[in-house]
Amino acid sequence: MSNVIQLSNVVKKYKEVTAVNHLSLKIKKGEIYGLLGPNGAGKSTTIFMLLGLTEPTNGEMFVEGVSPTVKPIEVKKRVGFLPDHVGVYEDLSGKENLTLTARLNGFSKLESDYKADELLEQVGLSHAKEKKAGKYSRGMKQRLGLADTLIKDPSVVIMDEPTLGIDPKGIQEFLEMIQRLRDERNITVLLSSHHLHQVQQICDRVGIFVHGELLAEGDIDSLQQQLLDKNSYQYEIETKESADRVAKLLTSQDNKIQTTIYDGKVHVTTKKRDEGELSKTIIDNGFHLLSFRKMSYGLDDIYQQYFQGGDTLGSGKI
Ligand SMILES: Nc1ncnc2c1ncn2[C@@H]1O[C@H](COP(=O)(O)OP(=O)(O)OP(=O)(O)O)[C@@H](O)[C@H]1O
Repeated sequence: MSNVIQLSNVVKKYKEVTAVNHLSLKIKKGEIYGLLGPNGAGKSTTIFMLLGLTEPTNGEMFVEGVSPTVKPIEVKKRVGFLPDHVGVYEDLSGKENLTLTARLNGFSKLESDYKADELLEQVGLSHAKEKKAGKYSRGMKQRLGLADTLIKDPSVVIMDEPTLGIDPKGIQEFLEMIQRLRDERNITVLLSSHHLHQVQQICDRVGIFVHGELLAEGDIDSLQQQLLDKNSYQYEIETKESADRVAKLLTSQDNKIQTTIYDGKVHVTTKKRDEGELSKTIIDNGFHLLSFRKMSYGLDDIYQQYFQGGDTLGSGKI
């Protein structure tokens, strides 16, 4: 698969603030890529550079082989952009909003009418197409906004926090729609968000972006592996006796072992893979082992680790 979006060593400085720091990124055709980061991480700045709205201080970037810095108009023809709050003409109906955009993009009256109906159907707004957009809910407005960006048949859609302010049901519908549109149209999607659960749900790959730097990247499994490589092996141990006593025993045997107590169980972080040795120590010291499990993690744990700089992963899934 070819890279539709490519950034090499991109730096963006605003006077003394480095908003993006040596960012390199490759996004393949048909991928949904999530740029996950807290406020101020540099997500919007990255998106604005990709749209040709601001220039990088250093480095280069391409969208379908075209540099937004050199040919911003060319890039705008291929890329649809959905901001966190879409501006719609409140006094026009959903359909009138779309036909207007289509007409402005050079489509005939007949084509505009057809396109508007087709897209309203695809984003699930056919039932409300004659209703004034001002009366739409936040979720409906975002869906209308997405239909609007699709009028020019972009090959890439960039979304900046597209679900802000939408209710949970609306978010779910919106995310499913993004996935469906990608499947149907094979578009490439770059989605920025600080909502890890949303990102986890629909993105093929996730980049964890903090202070302008990409700290880790991959699908959920490989992100998890990167963390575990760093933190070694983690186990959850439950005994009939108090977790505290087991924790004390294990750390007295090996001072490199770290333990935390969570929900009455001991979570052990160790540099070596040694299920056998650990359980033997516990049993040999007279404890009754009820369960012994290797832990694995979801994106929420990974996010906590990177964003909050936690030393241990306290709430790993098993
Ligand atoms: N025009 C600007 N002038 C000066 N500093 C800016 C400008 N735009 C952004 N910044 C700074 O660059 C950094 C990255 O901001 P950016 O808006 O890209 O982050 P973000 O991840 O999109 O966060 P948010 O979700 O809050 O928008 C921040 O420290 C911000 O204050």
